[in-house]
Amino acid sequence: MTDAYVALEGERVVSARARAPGRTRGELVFTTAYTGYEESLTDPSYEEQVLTFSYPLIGNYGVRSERFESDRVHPRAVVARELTDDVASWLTEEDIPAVDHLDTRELVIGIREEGAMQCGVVAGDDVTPDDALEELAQCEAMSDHTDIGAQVSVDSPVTYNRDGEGPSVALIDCGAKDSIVTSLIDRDATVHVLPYDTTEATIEELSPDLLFVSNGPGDPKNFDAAGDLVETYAGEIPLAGICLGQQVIADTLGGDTEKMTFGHRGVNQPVRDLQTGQVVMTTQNHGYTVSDPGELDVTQINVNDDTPEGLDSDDLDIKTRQYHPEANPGPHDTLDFFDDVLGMVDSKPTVSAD
Ligand SMILES: NC(=O)CC[C@H](N)C(=O)O
Repeated sequence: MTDAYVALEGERVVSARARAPGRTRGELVFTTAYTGYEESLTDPSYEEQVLTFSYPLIGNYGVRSERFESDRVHPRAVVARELTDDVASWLTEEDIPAVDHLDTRELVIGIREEGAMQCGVVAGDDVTPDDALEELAQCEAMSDHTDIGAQVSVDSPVTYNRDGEGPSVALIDCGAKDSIVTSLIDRDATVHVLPYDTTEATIEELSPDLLFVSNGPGDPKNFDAAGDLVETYAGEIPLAGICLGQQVIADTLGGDTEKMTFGHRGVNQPVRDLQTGQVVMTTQNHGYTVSDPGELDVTQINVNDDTPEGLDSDDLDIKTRQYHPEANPGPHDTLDFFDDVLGMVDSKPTVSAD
């Protein structure tokens, strides 16, 4: 058995068992999701973070690539009470350090009380507590990853379902999960997945029916190019956003965002629709929240802490969600969001060709 150490802010070091070797650092966060570890670990929103699972056993139904949400693992390291051999081998192949056999209850309570924090993780034959502290010393604050979009976005445009009968969607890829693309294709939309720093020239050329800002990692204030598109096209083209997308749209249209203490990460976050009173269970993964909705109306809130979960503007044709309506992992209660956003296009009067 090889050694592992996790160094936390305040120079505290916790010992663990190495399950995949390496040395790294990142923002320590936790998810309460008890299933869907393949989807979570391949969600680009976790870039530059170290993901702790509060559920004690991770990997009990194997690892299958058809459940992946992107082509690689995004957290910089993985922490759990017990990781199966399947997950440990996968993370070893992916070069992602992983550790287990530590008290994840204590770790999670610490994050809840003190907030998401910087950490260093080392795992392998010859690592020491000092190595973990050295990694911690080099850890940057999340907001200092100013070009994090470049790490997760496509390099050039990719079009799916070009001959689709449905609306054409320009999806600004700030680190989009594959299920967002699939949910749109399933509704026969043509989806143009565009780099996070796409400019107006590309949008003019494509002339899409809907502009959609995806989920993504880090601080929404570091996604200026997406904000510029929102500013230009709000009121001109219907707009949709998921998670980071909601944050960028609110930030741009007179609102603001702020960092939460430990965020929402899990698959049973209750959300209430303010008009119908209905509560749905949602999948979430975010550390920032909209603190001021600006020109948008708050239409849904989190039942646990009242933070905005849905923002809409009927005048500007905008619908955004802080949670992940595409699920994967998690409940399918909110898939109708995709019908609703494509419906914003259908409700527009169409100009007849003859
Ligand atoms: N899933 C996401 O899009 C996350 C958005 C943002 N990075 C946050 O942590 O709040």
